Amino acid sequence: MRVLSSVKPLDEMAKQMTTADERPPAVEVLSAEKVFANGARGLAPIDLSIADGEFLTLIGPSGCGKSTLLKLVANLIEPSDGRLLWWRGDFAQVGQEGRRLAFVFQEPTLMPWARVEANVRLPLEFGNMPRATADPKVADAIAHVGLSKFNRHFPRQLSGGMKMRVSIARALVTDPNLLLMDEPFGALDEFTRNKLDDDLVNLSWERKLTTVFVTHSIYEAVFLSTRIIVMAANPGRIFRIMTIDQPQPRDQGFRDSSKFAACCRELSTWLAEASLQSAGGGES
Ligand SMILES: Nc1ncnc2c1ncn2[C@@H]1O[C@H](COP(=O)(O)OP(=O)(O)OP(=O)(O)O)[C@@H](O)[C@H]1O
Repeated sequence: MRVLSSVKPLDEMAKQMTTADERPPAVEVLSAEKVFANGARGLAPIDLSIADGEFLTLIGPSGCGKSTLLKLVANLIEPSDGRLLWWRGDFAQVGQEGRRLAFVFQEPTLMPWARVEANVRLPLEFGNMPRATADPKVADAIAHVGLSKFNRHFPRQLSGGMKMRVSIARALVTDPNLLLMDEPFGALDEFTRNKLDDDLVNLSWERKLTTVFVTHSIYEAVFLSTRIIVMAANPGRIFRIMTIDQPQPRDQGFRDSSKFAACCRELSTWLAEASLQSAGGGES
């Protein structure tokens, strides 16, 4: 059984983490840390409130705990100490209307023998949704990622970018409120990545998603995010936080702006500092 070092009532803990607006945060990470079974300390205690509707990006040197933090938010792993709240409650109520979560992995992980539409339908089948209800949702999700003409194709007939679109459609079909993405475009060429970033920024805006996104790309982080968490390693921790004060949705005009260039320069400097701190193992 997991033993919490300091257990406070949920309400009391939640009140300490208020956001700028009145809506409750989508996720609160409350002094959550992760020590793995082999003794490796993946994350030092983290406190973070993820606002409803924000696009939050985690960036930092390899091994700083980006994936570990994302997996904690997805409840794929449990903290060794501390806790997390989703919509001010525990994970048991995730999945209810308005409190749905979807995860997009780095690899598209499609079923090679199944057509695009069958791949996208999969999570609804897991939920035993009747075909008559599921089919319009599947068609809508495929249309949202611009693949309607390819819904009868097999994964082997698609490019890397198209496969990733299918993976995103498979997440969208469940109508998530919280979308978690672990370096989804890392394996794609820059042109395809930019195109998918353009679509993602519109999608998350249209659907009012709360998105937590992991990347190694400074440009992608600045383009997509409302807030960027720069992490450092040894142990994994939050190093600095950058707010990108630019209206959403965004377009190429933002990429071409002096503001974009300035944010990228500053983020690059912070990442260099985070890498130095990580190598030294010092906590800031
Ligand atoms: N299952 C595990 N068992 C032991 N140690 C782990 C495990 N998963 C991660 N770690 C360690 O925890 C630390 C954080 O790992 P994590 O994968 O979260 O980092 P990351 O920032 O996502 O790295 P990358 O950018 O290379 O993907 C690393 O030192 C890693 O070796």
